[in-house]
Amino acid sequence: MAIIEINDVSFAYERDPVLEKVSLKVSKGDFLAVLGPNGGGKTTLLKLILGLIKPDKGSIKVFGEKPGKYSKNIGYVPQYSYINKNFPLSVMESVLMGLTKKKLLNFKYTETDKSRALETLDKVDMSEYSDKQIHDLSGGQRQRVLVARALLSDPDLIILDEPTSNIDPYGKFCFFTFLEELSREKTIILVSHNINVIATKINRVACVNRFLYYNSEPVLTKEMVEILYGTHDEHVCSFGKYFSDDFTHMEK
Ligand SMILES: Nc1ncnc2c1ncn2[C@@H]1O[C@H](COP(=O)(O)OP(=O)(O)OP(=O)(O)O)[C@@H](O)[C@H]1O
Repeated sequence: MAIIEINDVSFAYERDPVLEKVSLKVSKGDFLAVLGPNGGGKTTLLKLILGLIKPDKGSIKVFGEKPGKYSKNIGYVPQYSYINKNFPLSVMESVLMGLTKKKLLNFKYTETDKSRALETLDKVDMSEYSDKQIHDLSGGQRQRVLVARALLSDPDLIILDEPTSNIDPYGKFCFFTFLEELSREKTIILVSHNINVIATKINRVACVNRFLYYNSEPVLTKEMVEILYGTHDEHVCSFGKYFSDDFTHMEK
């Protein structure tokens, strides 16, 4: 079953196209890595899928409907840097915010809400931290809490935007192992400019750099490697085109 169907989509914020002729199909059970250089259009693609912006051309269906209609069925995990570390918020409160309809400040969460939140924290191995302040956690632990928040409404699709950008190598390893387990029950889109995610058990890969290149196998195509290492003609870096010879100083 197709969870996301993007057909021939183009989008520009102003005059220059950010995405052009993009087509992508994400099926139930996929664990898709979306890679690409800075400014390549990854976040823009996410915004289109979430229905926050509309394509200039082409069509997008999410769960067979217009993007946004089934947003409750999507768990979105932002980069952890978006958390205000100075704001007093416990782990439990942070997870409860995942009950999308219950975000009003004066809303009282029920005991059922709280026990569901605790169960969800348990899934990410964080239940013993429920009373701790979010700013007292390590980067990897905080990331797990954000995943718990996204999982609380039991969505079918989880979208993670650069989830490990501030996590150390061991924390990354643990987090990716956790995602591999999660991918057995959820459809996952993992957005990153770190090509190391290819080493995890993803089963599809896409590379976005204005155009979208897709591989139904979990390996980078030659075209993707050229884009990710900045040697491709279509590279949208504003400093101009790179040539592989520029990298001759790098250790072989
Ligand atoms: N709201 C906006 N208004 C105008 N231009 C924008 C806006 N948001 C993004 N852009 C531009 O669109 C292009 C793609 O941005 P986008 O954030 O989608 O890239 P990205 O692949 O997610 O990059 P990064 O890896 O750096 O997060 C960039 O050139 C960016 O400057």
